[in-house]
Amino acid sequence: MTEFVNPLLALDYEPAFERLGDDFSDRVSAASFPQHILRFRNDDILAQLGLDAVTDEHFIEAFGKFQGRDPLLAMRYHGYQFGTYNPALGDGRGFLYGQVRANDGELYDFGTKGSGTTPYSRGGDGRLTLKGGVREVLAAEMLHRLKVRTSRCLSLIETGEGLWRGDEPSPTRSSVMIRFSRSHIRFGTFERLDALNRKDLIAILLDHVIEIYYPHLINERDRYALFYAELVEKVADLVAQWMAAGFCHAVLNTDNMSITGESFDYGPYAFIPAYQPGFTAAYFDYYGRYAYASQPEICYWNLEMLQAPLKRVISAEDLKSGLSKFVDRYESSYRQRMLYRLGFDQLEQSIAANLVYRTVQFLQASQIDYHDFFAQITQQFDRSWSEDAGNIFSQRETSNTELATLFENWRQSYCQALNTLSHPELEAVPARLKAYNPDFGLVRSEIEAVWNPIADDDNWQPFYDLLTRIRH
Ligand SMILES: Nc1ncnc2c1ncn2[C@@H]1O[C@H](COP(=O)(O)OP(=O)(O)OP(=O)(O)O)[C@@H](O)[C@H]1O
Ligand SMILES: [Mg+2]
Repeated sequence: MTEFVNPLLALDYEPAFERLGDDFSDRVSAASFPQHILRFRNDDILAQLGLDAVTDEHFIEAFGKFQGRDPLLAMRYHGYQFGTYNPALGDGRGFLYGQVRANDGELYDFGTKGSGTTPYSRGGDGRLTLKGGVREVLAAEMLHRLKVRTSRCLSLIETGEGLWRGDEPSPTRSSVMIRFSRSHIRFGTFERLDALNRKDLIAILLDHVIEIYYPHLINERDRYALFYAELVEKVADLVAQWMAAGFCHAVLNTDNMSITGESFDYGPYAFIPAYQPGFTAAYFDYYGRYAYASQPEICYWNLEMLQAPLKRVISAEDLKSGLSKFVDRYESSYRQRMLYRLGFDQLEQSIAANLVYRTVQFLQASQIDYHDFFAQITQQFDRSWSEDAGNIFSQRETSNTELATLFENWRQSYCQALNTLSHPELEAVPARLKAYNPDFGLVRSEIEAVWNPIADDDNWQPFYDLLTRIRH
């Protein structure tokens, strides 16, 4: 057995997905790059893996030069992209690097992005732009800060190539990323097996998913149906988390939906500047299919499409009943998330519904900065707000009477809600506000403001400062 001195290579990798065999992936090799500069390492994740004393050189050896790991598996999948079925997908610029158990006892994937071509590259270069990598690092860290269930980046290494892209001034710099995620098994992994008419493989994959990610269901007679019902709930929770976070994923194709209900793949995403239901993030989303407020219905549709492969092993009735829980689950989950952002844990149902309704109504009508609204509540909150609505943002003035009315309605509701809290509950509000509300939003201008110094002067300080601000 090889003895590794690199702690990243010495981890106890478990061949869980590999054990499924050749029907699910292809062995590939990584590209060799002209340069390796570590731009980001996630020490938070090292701690979750029980690792310390990992040097930058260890990162480069493992996650830039890809020394000492085998096999590297390009995962096979299909998917619905913008509503159209595409069988020509699969890991075209990434692979499953390995799977490891973290301190919480759960199995996680190390997946790559930008690591070279595979049989699924379709003429693409298999690469990730540095800007794309920087954007994914930031999105994941911010979503994590907002308590959204998300993958995170473990490392980002600049690789010294010039890439040609239609949406970036080219040639543009290249990078390779390692993603730390619960699983890279996608809805599209099942869809591919359906297209191939392989009921046997659907059952094998489902058993695997349940064994690893839904182990509490293993001994249930109707575990397949229970898995789907639980996935529906997880996806409803996830989309509620995005909506409350003001996040627009932008490419909710079924190949970007994880069977664990975790959020991942941050390409052309954007955080909304203000509450706009029709806000779209991807310039190529001409019809607004993946607009901010369409995300719940799109996730519902994606779950519905997943019924096609699952129908081979789960009754139509069970699938229908599983999906029927989506809307109620989404609504209660969204309300709960908004309550957290407003500083509450629990409120009487009608008071909660009214407060969330008036909050959204005011945010939409005023078009004030969505993220700053919550940051301001966090910064200015005072216990006297529960005594008199007039104390809430008492400095705010507006000449627009309609807006003044909506603001007045909102603060009356907020005051009323605060009023229902016991003394200790009220004392807990500031800490909860702090926990759920970062002091700024990761809107496009913030990202460009850290990207420009990198592009112009190779100055990474603003990027590192932004990461510190996100974690604050
Ligand atoms: N530069 C590229 N070269 C080769 N294939 C690519 C490239 N960019 C995207 N693809 C492939 O196009 C499809 C859709 O890409 P998408 O951007 O959703 O995924 P991705 O970002 O590459 O990976 P992930 O979903 O793991 O984040 C995938 O099959 C992906 O592998
Ligand atoms: Mg993708």
